[in-house]
Amino acid sequence: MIFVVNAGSSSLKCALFSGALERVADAQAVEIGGASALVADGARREVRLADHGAALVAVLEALRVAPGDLAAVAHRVVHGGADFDGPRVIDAAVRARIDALGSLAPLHNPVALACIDALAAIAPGVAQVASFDTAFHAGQEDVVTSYALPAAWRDKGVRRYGFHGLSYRGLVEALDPLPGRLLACHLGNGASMCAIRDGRSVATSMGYSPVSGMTMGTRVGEIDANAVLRIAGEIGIDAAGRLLNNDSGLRALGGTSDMRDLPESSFARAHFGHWALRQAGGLIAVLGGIDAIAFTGGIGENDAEMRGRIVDGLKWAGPVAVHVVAADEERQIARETAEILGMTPPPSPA
Ligand SMILES: Nc1ncnc2c1ncn2[C@@H]1O[C@H](COP(=O)(O)OP(=O)(O)O)[C@@H](O)[C@H]1O
Ligand SMILES: CC(=O)OP(=O)(O)O
Ligand SMILES: [Mg+2]
Repeated sequence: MIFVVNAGSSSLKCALFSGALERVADAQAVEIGGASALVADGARREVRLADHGAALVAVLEALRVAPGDLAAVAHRVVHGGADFDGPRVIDAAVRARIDALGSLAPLHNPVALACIDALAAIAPGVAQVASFDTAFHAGQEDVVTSYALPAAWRDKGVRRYGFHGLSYRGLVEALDPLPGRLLACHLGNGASMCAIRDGRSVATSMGYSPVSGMTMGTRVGEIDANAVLRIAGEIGIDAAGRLLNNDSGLRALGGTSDMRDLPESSFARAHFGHWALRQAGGLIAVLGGIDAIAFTGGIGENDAEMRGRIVDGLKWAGPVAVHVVAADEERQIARETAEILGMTPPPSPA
């Protein structure tokens, strides 16, 4: 069996997949560090989970995972930098690279690394694989990925990368027939949009890190660089990082990071909707129009009001098909792991 670990900013979504890539069991820890709970066997239990380490222990217990049953452990790693255009077996060098990229995705890479180390101790000798959110965007053109910075800084990797690639790749696999020009919207606690042409990412709203682009649950999204400098100048770099990543977005505008708790008339909802359209407009221009919009993620799948705002606001782009697809990052991760380890799963159904 393949044990998949999807370490999100506030959640830990784990699943067991058979060799045939069937989801055998899953368990999730949510709101880690806050009003935390464990969701397993169809039931939700309030349990105190102070950090992702405690959450992993609780999830392993709930799933009754025996290390001896595991053929592989597969991780979602949000930031792969420019180094990884596909999944990698985790060895010392790959682990070091994920560690080095920690400051670029502070809500994500460090917890993924903690899970990698914890599982190396729990299941020594079991192969571990990393699947990267950045990899799907690796084929974008230089003009799309470059910031207009001096070459010395561009050469140091200060550029746009893009994220939610595992979700987007899964979505591309799920849509049949695949629309030629697709605006894909992953709207969850982290939110982004991606322009996909014939199954390939051509542009996306997030950039150097998952803090940019759309208004998010706790992340600021679009902001002027000089405003960031002013904030960092006044309160220091570390505090500014926490402000922009953890204490901004819907939380700052509406007092909660959870879209479910925001009234239809709230400023936070209006802000999210407005900036969704601003991002969408640019991506649609890159595609030269769209054939379909696809929504996924917690907000994209469940919030018909927000989907309606976005679809209505894009009427000018012409009549398009609207798809709602359940995000299944875990299955995509399991599939990539089976492929790289040569576990030869059967071809996916047409
Ligand atoms: N029924 C719902 N209606 C509106 N928004 C929802 C609903 N369920 C979840 N959400 C939103 O989705 C978010 C979680 O999305 P998810 O994709 O699971 O997040 P993560 O980025 O942690 O993977 C919540 O914070 C909330 O804003
Ligand atoms: C990349 C990212 O923003 O991930 P999440 O939505 O899980 O926080
Ligand atoms: Mg997510």
